Amino acid sequence: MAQHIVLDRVSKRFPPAKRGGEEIVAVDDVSLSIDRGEVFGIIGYSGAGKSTLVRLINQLEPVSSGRITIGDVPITELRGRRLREQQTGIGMIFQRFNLLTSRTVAGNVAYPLEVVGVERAERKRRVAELLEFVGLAGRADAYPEQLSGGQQQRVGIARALATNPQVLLADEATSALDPETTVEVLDLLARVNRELGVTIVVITHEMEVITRIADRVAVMEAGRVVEVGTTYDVFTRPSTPVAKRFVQTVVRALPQGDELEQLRAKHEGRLFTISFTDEGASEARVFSALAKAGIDFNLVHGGVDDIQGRVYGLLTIAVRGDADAIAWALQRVGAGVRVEEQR
Ligand SMILES: Nc1ncnc2c1ncn2[C@@H]1O[C@H](COP(=O)(O)OP(=O)(O)OP(=O)(O)O)[C@@H](O)[C@H]1O
Repeated sequence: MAQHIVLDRVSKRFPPAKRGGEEIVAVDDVSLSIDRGEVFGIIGYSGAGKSTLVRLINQLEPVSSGRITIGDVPITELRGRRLREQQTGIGMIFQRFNLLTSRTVAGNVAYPLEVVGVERAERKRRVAELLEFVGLAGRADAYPEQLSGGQQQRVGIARALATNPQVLLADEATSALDPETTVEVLDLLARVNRELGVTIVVITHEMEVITRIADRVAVMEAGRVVEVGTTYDVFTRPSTPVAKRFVQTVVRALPQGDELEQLRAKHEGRLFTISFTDEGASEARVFSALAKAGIDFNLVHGGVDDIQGRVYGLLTIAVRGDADAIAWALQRVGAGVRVEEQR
């Protein structure tokens, strides 16, 4: 895939909060390449620099150093009218929706079109088309406060798409929504990506958002990108401590501490964790291979997760047998199977 958004050694420093204090390095020497048409996730704890990073991408904030190009346009070099023209090609949606409360749904979606001088009839046509796309055709004359959170975010998405952007930036766009509404909004974003070919950058602290829609993910810590990869790779094989902590909140973790002790007390034999990716393996194949090899086991912990529609299993079993026997039994199940004893 072709590169779409390229960050080359980008930093953003803010002056110290008080005189004589330390400068704040919100984004620290970040280089990243986001492909055209992908959904790219950025995760990290509060203060890691995620919001600042997206605000640099659309140049709501100037960079302190480094360079950002979008398509072949060096957006960090532009000023004035040329910058504003490029900014209309980048839509943005927010956690708090940021709708204009005094305008109707249609008025909100029309707003960016008015700003760029699209004439009235064309505006009407475009607004109708956008509201249809986000499933709010019947609510054109409602005011934001009359809508649910999910509906308001759909208006936000329609407004962000009004000027036909190639890029959509979503800053915690589902964080104020309940789980069910989150799924609806994520499905809409996935459609925006698939049907309109828009490159989407999502910042979130909700891992489900990433496993559901992001093709790739970057992990930020203290202004730096410490890990980047396909969502599946990062979630099944996180390499940094911070990525491991995030991943554990959604992908089944190994039993640890008290939980492990309880399992040990409750079950006879030794505990082994079998992990597998979708390279030919499945829970059923693992179980049947163990049974065929005559290994007497109990599943005591774990299960199978779905990451971007792909399977990831982490099964802890209690067995009377040894690691070699288990590894031997499982060796033909698939390339992605690993066995580890929980000591
Ligand atoms: N305009 C600003 N002036 C001074 N410091 C700022 C400014 N914007 C952000 N920062 C600081 O930069 C760092 C990164 O903040 P940022 O909001 O980008 O992080 P984040 O990962 O998006 O966190 P959150 O999810 O809480 O928004 C923080 O230390 C923050 O206080």
